[in-house]
Amino acid sequence: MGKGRNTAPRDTQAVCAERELEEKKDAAGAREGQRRRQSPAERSRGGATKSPLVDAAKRCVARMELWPGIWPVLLLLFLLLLFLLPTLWFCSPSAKYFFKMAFYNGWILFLAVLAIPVCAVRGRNVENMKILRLMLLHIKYLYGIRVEVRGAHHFPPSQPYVVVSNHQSSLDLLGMMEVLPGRCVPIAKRELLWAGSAGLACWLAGVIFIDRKRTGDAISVMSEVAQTLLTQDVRVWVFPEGTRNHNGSMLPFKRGAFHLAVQAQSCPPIKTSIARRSVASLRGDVRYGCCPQCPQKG
Ligand SMILES: CCCCCCCCCCCCCCCC(=O)SCCNC(=O)CCNC(=O)[C@H](O)C(C)(C)COP(=O)(O)OP(=O)(O)OC[C@H]1O[C@@H](n2cnc3c(N)ncnc32)[C@H](O)[C@@H]1OP(=O)(O)O
Ligand SMILES: CCCCCCCC/C=C\CCCCCCCC(=O)OC[C@@H](O)COP(=O)(O)O
Repeated sequence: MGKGRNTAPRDTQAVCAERELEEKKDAAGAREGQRRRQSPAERSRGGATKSPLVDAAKRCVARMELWPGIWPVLLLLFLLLLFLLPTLWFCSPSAKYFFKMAFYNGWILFLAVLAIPVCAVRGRNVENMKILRLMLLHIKYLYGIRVEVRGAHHFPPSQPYVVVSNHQSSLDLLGMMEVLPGRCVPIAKRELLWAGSAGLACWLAGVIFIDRKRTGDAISVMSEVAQTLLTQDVRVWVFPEGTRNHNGSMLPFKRGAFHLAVQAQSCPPIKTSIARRSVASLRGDVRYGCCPQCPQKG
């Protein structure tokens, strides 16, 4: 056999070689045709894909391959953060406060996302405040805040009244949730309505929004609230200082809460105070003192 191949005439060998060459050319042509029909991402992976999502992911990866330098930079940034955050946490009290507040707000926004569908079943309803209250109660454990409530029995279970309390920080919300009587809604600044999911959750829970810059509008909203207090089994929580005051003292009271109490033939029954250090470092004790309701009518 071997001998036969070696002794084959020259022209037969040339024909065979020519055929082989042609076959190779055809195969290469076919492969090139198939390659041209494929997308660039498919080409880079060397295979056809079934879903546009996979194609998009592949394109994305292909783009990243164009910037090979980005990975070390990202890794460096990540390591820097990993070092910087704990350093700031342990060395700078104000950074620690900032992180805690950021988490507090972020966590509330997240909880609100969970609360919204549950509250939406009832629509806008003061009963939804119970749901928000339940969902917020655990936050004090996250921050190691001990809440001590005294005199909560002074809250009548079912009559209209206005609760007034001092306001040092947005953390007052935690204390409020501890003592909030049934069917009681806070009066809040209108801006809170636009605080994403938290605003929507507040709206669903019947929080009353007032525009502090428009006294006339705020007064008319509060007059409506007074009518509601007279006709329905609800109560209202007002921060009479009208804004937060971090320095431990009290600001002069705005008059709305007291007009409201007079219009609804009720009187403010509660005084609350929050230990100052709990505001400064986001830990410590929160003490609520609930005072008896004023006996006389307006
Ligand atoms: C699981 C997911 C959770 C998600 C998340 C949940 C969070 C669920 C809890 C949210 C909790 C939020 C908590 C927010 C806490 C705040 O947003 S605090 C800020 C909002 N609150 C307030 O502003 C307090 C109420 N403000 C007032 O009452 C103010 O009096 C007003 C009505 C805004 C007006 O303020 P002002 O114009 O600056 O000043 P003021 O001197 O009080 O009044 C001006 C005049 O109007 C008269 N007036 C005032 N009110 C009345 C009235 N009702 N009738 C007749 N005359 C009146 C006054 O007598 C005064 O007249 P004069 O006596 O001088 O003649
Ligand atoms: C898509 C939009 C995203 C918006 C993100 C907004 C970030 C807000 C984040 C979380 C909201 C947490 C709700 C906490 C409620 C506490 C209410 C509070 O304490 O408000 C302060 C108000 O009493 C007095 O305000 P000022 O002292 O006058 O100022």
